[in-house]
Amino acid sequence: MATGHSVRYPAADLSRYAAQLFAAAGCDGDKPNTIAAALVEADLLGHTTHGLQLAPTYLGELESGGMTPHGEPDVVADRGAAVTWDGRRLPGVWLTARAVDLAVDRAATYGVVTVVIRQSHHIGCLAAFLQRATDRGLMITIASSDPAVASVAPFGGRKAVFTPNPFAVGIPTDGDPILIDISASITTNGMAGRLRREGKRFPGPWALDATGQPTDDPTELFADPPGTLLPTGGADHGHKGYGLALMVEALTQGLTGFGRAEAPRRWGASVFVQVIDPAVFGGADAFRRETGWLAATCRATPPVPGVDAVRLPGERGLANKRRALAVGVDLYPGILEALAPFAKKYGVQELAPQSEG
Ligand SMILES: NC(=O)c1ccc[n+]([C@@H]2O[C@H](COP(=O)([O-])OP(=O)(O)OC[C@H]3O[C@@H](n4cnc5c(N)ncnc54)[C@H](O)[C@@H]3O)[C@@H](O)[C@H]2O)c1
Ligand SMILES: O=C(O)C[C@H](O)C(=O)O
Repeated sequence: MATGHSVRYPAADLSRYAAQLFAAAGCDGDKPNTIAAALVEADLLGHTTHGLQLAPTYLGELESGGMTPHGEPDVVADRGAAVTWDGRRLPGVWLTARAVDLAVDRAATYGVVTVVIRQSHHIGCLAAFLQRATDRGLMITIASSDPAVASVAPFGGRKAVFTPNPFAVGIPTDGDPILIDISASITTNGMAGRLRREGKRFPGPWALDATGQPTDDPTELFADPPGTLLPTGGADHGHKGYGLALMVEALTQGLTGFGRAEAPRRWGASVFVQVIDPAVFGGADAFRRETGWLAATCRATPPVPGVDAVRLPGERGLANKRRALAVGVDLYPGILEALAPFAKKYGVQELAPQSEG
């Protein structure tokens, strides 16, 4: 959605500022830099609900004890190609970056490496981690769900069981990677909350009210009793999103084996990361040839009326990132204002805008 404003900030300044805040909030080691870089990466890719917008909430979680600031995940099991961590409610963005890097390192040995994390905290924008693998010619899948907090009902129902249950897939090609990053629900809690705050409506009937009637009103999700977000496919074809939500649940809650009975009734995540080296299957060059053909063929498809050109997932995000790295990040309104009280409290100097116009 358009931001309608024009103050830009250098990505490096945003990262430095956010890292200072996370360090001041008690995060140790490389956590402040890693968290800040991943949040800014989300803004660079245009996923503005899951970039620095989350920083004030994460800082609040650190202050309240909902997020653990220091230490390492506990290793529950390590079989080389299959790893299970207990994240101890450490920052999910940091845990996921670590898990991806571990899987990427081990992919040379095992070909396919899977890391699952129980008791992670929220992992932000899934696309932000994909290029850590695709830049090395590796395919990657990430999925996440929350064991405790739900907003999406199974198709045909009107009581929430799932979170939006996102999954992201990074696919290297002979050019830019394909970066798929979608939820099993029609939109996210983050977007619903933003539209509600701004007094806006969904573009269509994306939710059900508590009686099960389709609605475009995001406030229904926050009513008592609450409505639900529809699965991907909406009121008519939500069986598709419902199926995807079940798949994500199995990969995250199922594989981590952390039952909902044990899960604290707090915001958090169970996470699935899998890295595949195409070299151990049909070959790295053959893989890139196939995926490159696919990307070029999709792009060359004649567009329907009203569409300029067929895009690949991630294409607009990567273009946005290149532009933002050159001219600065067009930060969504209100984010720096929400960070200012933390900066004041921690004695961190606030950020000045680079340019206006
Ligand atoms: N951490 C969490 O628990 C959580 C949960 C849900 C979502 N999220 C994040 O929220 C963000 C938004 O999620 P969403 O489900 O609303 O995604 P979305 O509906 O905004 O879809 C984004 C994806 O669709 C692609 N896309 C969009 N329009 C396209 C087009 N015309 N042609 C081809 N591809 C197109 C984008 O490249 C991207 O891959 C994501 O970054 C996601 O990771 C996080
Ligand atoms: O809200 C959540 O915990 C999940 C996700 O970030 C979302 O915006 O739906």
